[in-house]
Amino acid sequence: MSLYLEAATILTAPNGSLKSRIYHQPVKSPPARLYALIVETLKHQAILNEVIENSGILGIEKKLTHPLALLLLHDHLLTRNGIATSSGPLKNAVLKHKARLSAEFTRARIRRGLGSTAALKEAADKEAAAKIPRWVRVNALKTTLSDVLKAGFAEYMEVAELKSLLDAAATAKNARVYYKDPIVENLLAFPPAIDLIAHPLYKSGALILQDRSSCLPAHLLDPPKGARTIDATAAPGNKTTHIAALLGDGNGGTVTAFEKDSRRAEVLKKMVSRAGGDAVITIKAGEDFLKADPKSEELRGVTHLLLDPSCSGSGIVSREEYSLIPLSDPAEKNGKKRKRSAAEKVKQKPLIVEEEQGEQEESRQDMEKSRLLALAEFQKGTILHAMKFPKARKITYSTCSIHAEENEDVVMGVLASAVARRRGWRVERREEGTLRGWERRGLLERCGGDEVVAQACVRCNPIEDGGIGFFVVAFVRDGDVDEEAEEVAEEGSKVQAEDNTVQKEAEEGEEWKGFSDGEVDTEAAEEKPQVQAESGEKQKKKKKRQKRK
Ligand SMILES: C[S@@+](CC[C@H](N)C(=O)[O-])C[C@H]1O[C@@H](n2cnc3c(N)ncnc32)[C@H](O)[C@@H]1O
Repeated sequence: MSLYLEAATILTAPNGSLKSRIYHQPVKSPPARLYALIVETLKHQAILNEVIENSGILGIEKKLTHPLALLLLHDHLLTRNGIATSSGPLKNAVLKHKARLSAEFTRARIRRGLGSTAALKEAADKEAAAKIPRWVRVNALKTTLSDVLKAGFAEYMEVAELKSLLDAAATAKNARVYYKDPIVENLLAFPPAIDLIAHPLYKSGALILQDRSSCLPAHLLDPPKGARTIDATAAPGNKTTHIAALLGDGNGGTVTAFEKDSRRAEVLKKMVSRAGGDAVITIKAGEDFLKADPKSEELRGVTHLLLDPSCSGSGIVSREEYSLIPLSDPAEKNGKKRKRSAAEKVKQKPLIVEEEQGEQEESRQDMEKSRLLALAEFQKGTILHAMKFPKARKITYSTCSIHAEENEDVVMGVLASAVARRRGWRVERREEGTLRGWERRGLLERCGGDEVVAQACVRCNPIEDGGIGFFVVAFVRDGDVDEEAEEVAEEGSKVQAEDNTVQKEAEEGEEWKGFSDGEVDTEAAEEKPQVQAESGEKQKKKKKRQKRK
């Protein structure tokens, strides 16, 4: 596959950051070449889209798709060496229209008031630098916001709007300005180009480089001082140390941080130590949260859980990445709308059109779909497990995914589950939570039209909302769990499951009425029923249950 075909496939892949799409899967072209080609093309896509639309090249050259045309035109119009193959049908499809393309490109450049291609590149670089601010969380375990501003940024000026910060950065890359986030406490934004890695405050753990959206889960969890909390999927530990900072040191609050991957747990340990969180955070390195016993002596007192499980990462964008912007209708834009054949309309779609690639695309999409569903199952399982903690009052669930399958669909699945309904878990309503001022909310159509659920879900769009794409929601529970009743109920379900196996027909359709809402503990019932004589203990419990009835 040529460099351009491979780049076009990567460009249209729906999931993960560009880096992960290139570096974490086998590619034929040199990865660094692919990365540079895609990043540079996307940086210039606005002007390239104008050239594509105004020249009408997609309507004439059937081999070209929107992403392919972007990539080829980038190299043809903006690089010294031009398209990087000696010949071939794709290159010819562009070179045939050399004069027209060049004229449209010059017109588009002049419309922008830019005298040369060099000036155009400089302007695009400035714009790129100004897209995503550098978010910095001041670590309350080590310092205070006012001390950080005094010690590290005395000559910086506060701006009232995030837009003002980005505007200042677009004018002067290293503008000395900062913005205080109005929602998340201790969160600052600096110009995108600021380099804080060597800053003494970063080295000492006083500053943590953390995207704004990544700060939303701990902020929404809002644990009271002294709370016992769990971070179920913790590494590298941004949210773990954020919870610890909210709890404060010396108030009796704790964070138990699970990290299944031992290698990642090492990173977590370093991060926790540097942030000064050792006294508050207990790390369960290499331990699976799903196997943690909610009723164990150590964990039964946990009231708040933060769940940020593995996801597709489809919301992740890095500072130098952009998404592909679809073309507007070229004919309409020019005011010379003409009738296109059905075949031509298909060709206009910004997807790979060559037959073989079309098939590859389909099977890749199928794989993506099943990967998403498998992830969603795992994510839902994590929440259901968290809901089993007897004293749990609040759970936040978050992903850095923009896919509804991993977000609203998971929330709806959880709310419909037996454990959520039996224990009275519901979403925390928008007006109850600490993120009520955040405007972007869940997708109503994926919440079954339920306004309360959609409004409870918080979404961040990549770049547009100042950082990566993100999703977060909180589940809360009002009442206490009657553990004794629940134990009896669980036991009842198991007994029922056993009875079902032995006397399947006789008991078919019978419901366990041990819960006030008539819910069956399907999870307990799903545990493999053992067909064996009831133990003396079980018989005792069964009698106890019958007496209660
Ligand atoms: C999205 S990352 C968490 C990022 C982290 N919350 C932060 O803000 O720095 C998910 C992490 O969960 C871990 N993980 C996945 N399944 C797990 C499980 N069953 N138990 C514990 N950790 C798990 C993964 O190894 C990964 O490190």
